[in-house]
Amino acid sequence: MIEVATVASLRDEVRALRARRARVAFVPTMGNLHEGHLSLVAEARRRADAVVASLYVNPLQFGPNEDYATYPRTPDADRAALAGAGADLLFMPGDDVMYPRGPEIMTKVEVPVVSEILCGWFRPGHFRGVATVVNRLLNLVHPDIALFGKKDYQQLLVIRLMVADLGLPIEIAGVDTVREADGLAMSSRNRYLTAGERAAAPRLYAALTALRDRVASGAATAPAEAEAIEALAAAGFRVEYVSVRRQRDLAPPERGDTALVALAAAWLGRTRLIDNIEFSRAV
Ligand SMILES: Nc1ncnc2c1ncn2[C@@H]1O[C@H](COP(=O)(O)OP(=O)(O)OP(=O)(O)O)[C@@H](O)[C@H]1O
Ligand SMILES: CC(C)(CO)[C@@H](O)C(=O)[O-]
Ligand code: BAL
Repeated sequence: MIEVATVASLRDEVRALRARRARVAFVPTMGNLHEGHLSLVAEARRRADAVVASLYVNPLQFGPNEDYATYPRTPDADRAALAGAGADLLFMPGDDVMYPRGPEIMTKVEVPVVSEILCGWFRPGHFRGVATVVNRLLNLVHPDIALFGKKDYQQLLVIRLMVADLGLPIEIAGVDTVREADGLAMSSRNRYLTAGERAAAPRLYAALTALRDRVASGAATAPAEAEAIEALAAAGFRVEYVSVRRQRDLAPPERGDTALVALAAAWLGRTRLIDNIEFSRAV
């Protein structure tokens, strides 16, 4: 695996990959890699001839009181994991390369409406930061396909809409969430959990599973959501939201909408967990 840190060397190496092989896939990450990230690389290998990964903790997507300073940074282990998973090229830019004019005054990408609901409501500016950095990364790498995890379901939708709105000639692929044996979605932030919190954490997935089962079998969404919130509060979570939405735009479902997703965000101590389950209900 080749590693680069500048735009010029990235462009040279992507050009070299393209000269040898046809299709280039891209997997952006913030590092501290786990099996979820590596499943994106494995899927990228299946869907393209060469895989570019990036590792950059993007300051623009963190709020002022969030964990930017303490976000786990493990570049040596990440390098080894990416090479082992078969990535061909790793882009590890510094802030001066990603935001040469400074993050505050660089051009921003805003995807209205979908960025303002659910996680966006609780993390103002978060999806502007994500869209801005992903747009720049896509423009620097120029992949044929870019892969994102469905664990960050709203992020995947924001990116799909951005790519469509800006007319970027890039396929966006969503990859299923990789879970621990007890159901907890893998996340770099799981390492913040204490032993007691780690034992309670799978209740988030369990609450979403129960919510899915109720709504799939015909229950109204509001009382089923309220029941999930109660169950999570009783297990020690501070719930931000639990909501059933439609998959295509994350709006509340109307009669006749069948492709749904149950999403949740909740805190256990100082750790914010998110998760979701796609499902369908009969009309
Ligand atoms: N459990 C998972 N299964 C599949 N994809 C995942 C999983 N966790 C993260 N990803 C995906 O990996 C990519 C990089 O995510 P990121 O580096 O933020 O990791 P993370 O573990 O989600 O970290 P965080 O704790 O910040 O949410 C994103 O596309 C994300 O959706
Ligand atoms: C897509 C991403 C790498 C942009 O910083 C980040 O939001 C993430 O890791 O999900
Ligand atoms: N996985 C999304 C990155 C974030 O929470 O900032």
